[in-house]
Amino acid sequence: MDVTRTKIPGVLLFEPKVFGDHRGFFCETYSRRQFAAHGLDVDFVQDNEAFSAQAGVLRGLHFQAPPMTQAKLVRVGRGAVYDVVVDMRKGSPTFGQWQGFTLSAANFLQLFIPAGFAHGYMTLEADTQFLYKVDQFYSPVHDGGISCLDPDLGIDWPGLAPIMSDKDLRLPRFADFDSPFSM
Ligand SMILES: Cc1cn([C@H]2C[C@H](O)[C@@H](COP(=O)(O)OP(=O)(O)O[C@H]3O[C@@H](C)C(=O)[C@@H](O)[C@H]3O)O2)c(=O)[nH]c1=O
Repeated sequence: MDVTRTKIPGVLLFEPKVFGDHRGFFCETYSRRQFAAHGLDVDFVQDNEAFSAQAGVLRGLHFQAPPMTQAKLVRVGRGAVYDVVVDMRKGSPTFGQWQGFTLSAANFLQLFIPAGFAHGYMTLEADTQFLYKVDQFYSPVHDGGISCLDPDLGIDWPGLAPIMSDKDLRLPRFADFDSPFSM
């Protein structure tokens, strides 16, 4: 498992070792030992799967507020996404900045997103399966978000017509939201 730091401190890109042979392939998709080797002590408690039927499905930007914050380990099982994190941690040198990553079934990349980030993604292909682990249970009352389309954030989404939930269309802009996260 190769691990790369990103421009945002705390966000890590994991590249599992893939063993291909005439049957197909094998890879470890999560290893507590690998996490520990990189100083990560995360107790994942829930696995999630989201299926998007079309390219252009845009989900996010979501987080859970304290005390129910969630770290996430996200990946794609089928298809591809453009995955985006926004640093919501007050006091962080990268507060308010975003970074995007292409995650796909073909490249096997996984993104580790600590608590304190808003997260979202746009599907690049139809029939995309998005898989992720979280270290806190779902809590609807702590469920929060900011708008994917906030012009102040200026996220450079792929040029597909966005298909969004009504909930996500109503999310506030970053500047109108008092972040509950700090470093
Ligand atoms: C996230 C979640 C949703 N649900 C329910 C609530 C709702 O009725 C239904 C769909 O929820 P949503 O519309 O929020 O699903 P979705 O937009 O896919 O939400 C996800 O988006 C990505 C970007 C993330 O980062 C995730 O943390 C999560 O917020 O599923 C759960 O039961 N457990 C969960 O953990």
